[in-house]
Amino acid sequence: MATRIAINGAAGRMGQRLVALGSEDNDLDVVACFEHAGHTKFGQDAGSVAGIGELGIRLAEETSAQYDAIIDFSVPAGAHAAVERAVHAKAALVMATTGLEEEHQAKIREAANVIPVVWAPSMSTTVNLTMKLCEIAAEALKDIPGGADVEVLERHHRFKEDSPSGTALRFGELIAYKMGITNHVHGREGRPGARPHNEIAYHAIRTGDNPGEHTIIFGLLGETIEMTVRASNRDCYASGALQAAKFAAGKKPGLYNMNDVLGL
Ligand SMILES: NC(=O)c1ccc[n+]([C@@H]2O[C@H](COP(=O)([O-])OP(=O)(O)OC[C@H]3O[C@@H](n4cnc5c(N)ncnc54)[C@H](O)[C@@H]3O)[C@@H](O)[C@H]2O)c1
Ligand SMILES: O=C(O)C1=N[C@H](C(=O)O)CCC1
Repeated sequence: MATRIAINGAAGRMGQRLVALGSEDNDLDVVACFEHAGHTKFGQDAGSVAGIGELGIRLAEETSAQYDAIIDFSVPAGAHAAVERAVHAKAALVMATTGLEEEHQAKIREAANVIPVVWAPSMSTTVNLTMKLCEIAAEALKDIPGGADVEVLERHHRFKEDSPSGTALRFGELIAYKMGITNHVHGREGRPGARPHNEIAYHAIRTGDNPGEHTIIFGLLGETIEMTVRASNRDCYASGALQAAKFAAGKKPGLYNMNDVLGL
């Protein structure tokens, strides 16, 4: 039986790709497309907005349809609404929205006590694999003589509202844990002096229509490792989220990540 999914933020850049790819997946049934009532296309057919032709589902705030999972690619306020919708519907939640305040994050963790939640700043297979590779590098370099300087560069489209990316922050969190680093720095200016060892720095580039690119640098004396992972469109995230919805539907309550979904 197909997994019935609701999409929260369905008219957005990601939401439109979820509508398109979800509609062509025989193992999925898109049954609800939620949007903010103030969106210029609110009330329109979600399929038409996504450019795939009429789906027979309108962009709305409510639905009478039953769904097994709700996928959220919206904004912090929308994520809050998605958590409430998922708990009320006793549906699985796939949380992809980034830039969440601590109160929103706490609400997601609380919801995971009663519903299955897949929560990841990137649903991309290659990004999550690169995170694993960076953890291996961090473990290997944590005590290297002369030290390893870790810098995280991220590059996204001009419309992105949060900075740095949730993915960059997650890369830093994973690496810092492995290397015992406690100081996280965002950009540099003035005369900060020589770079201390106990530091990970983040640099956010916002330019054009870049769908997402991360470079993690391990800088040693005399040699450097750089790992770059880049998306050429948004479908890597959408397909990962749809896979997460299939994984989570029917699971026992708990907090899952993309390593669970991808078997990494
Ligand atoms: N985890 C991942 O793999 C991944 C990948 C891409 C983007 N993202 C994140 O997803 C989020 C959305 O990215 P985007 O580029 O699609 O943004 P977007 O601005 O194009 O889309 C967000 C949509 O959410 C809608 N929205 C706002 N409030 C809402 C509410 N209360 N209920 C329902 N919908 C509401 C907006 O109207 C808009 O259509 C961002 O936080 C981004 O960082 C995550
Ligand atoms: O387009 C965006 O916004 C993206 N945000 C994610 C993040 O903040 O980590 C990564 C994928 C693209």
